[in-house]
Amino acid sequence: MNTFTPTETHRSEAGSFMMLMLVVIAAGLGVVALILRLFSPQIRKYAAGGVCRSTARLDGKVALITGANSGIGKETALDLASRGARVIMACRDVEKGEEAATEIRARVGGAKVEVRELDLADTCSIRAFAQRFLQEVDHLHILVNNAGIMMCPYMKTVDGFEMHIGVNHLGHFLLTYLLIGLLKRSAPSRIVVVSSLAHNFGWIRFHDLHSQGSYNSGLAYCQSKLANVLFTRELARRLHGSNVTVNSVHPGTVRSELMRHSTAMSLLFAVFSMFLKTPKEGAQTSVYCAIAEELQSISGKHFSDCAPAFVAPQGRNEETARKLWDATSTFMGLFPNRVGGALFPVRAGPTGVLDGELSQRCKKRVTSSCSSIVCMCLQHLCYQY
Ligand SMILES: NC(=O)C1=CN([C@@H]2O[C@H](COP(=O)(O)OP(=O)(O)OC[C@H]3O[C@@H](n4cnc5c(N)ncnc54)[C@H](OP(=O)(O)O)[C@@H]3O)[C@@H](O)[C@H]2O)C=CC1
Ligand SMILES: CC1=C(/C=C/C(C)=C/C=C/C(C)=C/C=O)C(C)(C)CCC1
Repeated sequence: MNTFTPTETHRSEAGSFMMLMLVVIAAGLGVVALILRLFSPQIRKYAAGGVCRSTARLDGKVALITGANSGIGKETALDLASRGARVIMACRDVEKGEEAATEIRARVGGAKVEVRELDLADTCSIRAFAQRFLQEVDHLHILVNNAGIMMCPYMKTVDGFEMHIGVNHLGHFLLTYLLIGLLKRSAPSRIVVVSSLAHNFGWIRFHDLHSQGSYNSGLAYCQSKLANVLFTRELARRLHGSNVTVNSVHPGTVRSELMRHSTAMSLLFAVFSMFLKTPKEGAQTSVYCAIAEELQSISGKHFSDCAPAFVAPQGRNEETARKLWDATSTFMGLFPNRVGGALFPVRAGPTGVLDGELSQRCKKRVTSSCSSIVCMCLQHLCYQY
């Protein structure tokens, strides 16, 4: 005689079904793990992406890399140093920079690497860096605008700019502006701008570039990376005929400290780490754009995996590029020479360092507290729109 009640029968059926499901899931995971293990060399090879095959030596050449104390920047520094270049590692944290330099010296015998302080979130730091650089370094053949910040909570730079656009775009714009004279005097020379595939998802919010109206950390990052692409194209146009080239790069999806501000992204990257590039693999396209012989006269293009890459329509719009250039110049206190069409706005002194009003303000801030550049920028914004 069956002693089970109908409810008990249902419960035992449900229990068996759950057990079966668990076994199926466990078996499925086991199969996936086995496949991943079996094909791990192929997966790793695919994930690694393009490799820079150039054997070019860089003896006697000078390279400057921002954010060179970690990730892609550190590996770029190591690669260029191993080719004989004198590499200046521009880092906001000198201690971290020195640790990275020590590691590079240990890995590359006779590496000529030096660390200098540069905080791209502070225009005064950028000016101080450039001033010293121009006094102490005679040539600059390779500038890699690599430093970047991603998905941080709403933060402002010292000058009051939103952090993503401030560091990733505005800071690098000012640095490039201050060093462009030296790059031209050292020609042939190259500028590499580390952008991202993320530029595809960005658009330039001219009405609220600093996300004061609304803030989304992902979109702010995408906007700044689109700004990198637009800056590259506009600078290439302005540098035409100077023998200084500029190209932008998507390094790939790379295991680095970039995700430090996003727990979700950090977890995703940890779980899928096998599919990501190592920083060394991520540095390949930057190195390629910095040295490849076949790119000698290529400028204004975008690269990924050491090959030309797709640029989103909003990254190809010349009008947006010019408008962004003008807005950036205004934020930096550099007034666009619309008539003459000069490479950069006309306010540079003989060394290329600003000798006008803004640098005076910076000097003041070193001793006291600087009056905000933002007030001036807002004035110009009101004037412009
Ligand atoms: N990792 C990836 O998957 C991708 C990265 N990229 C781009 O590659 C570049 C390098 O990133 P990655 O190596 O991955 O990330 P990391 O976080 O490892 O490196 C970023 C570097 O930028 C520096 N940095 C940040 N803020 C400033 C600042 N205010 N002044 C000076 N330096 C600063 C960091 O210094 P500190 O250590 O002191 O914070 C660090 O050295 C970035 O531009 C990023 O947008 C693009 C696409 C994908
Ligand atoms: C969906 C998905 C992934 C996520 C990719 C992401 C989220 C890439 C982000 C790139 C960034 C942030 C570029 C920076 O500029 C992995 C981890 C590859 C594993 C496979 C599935």
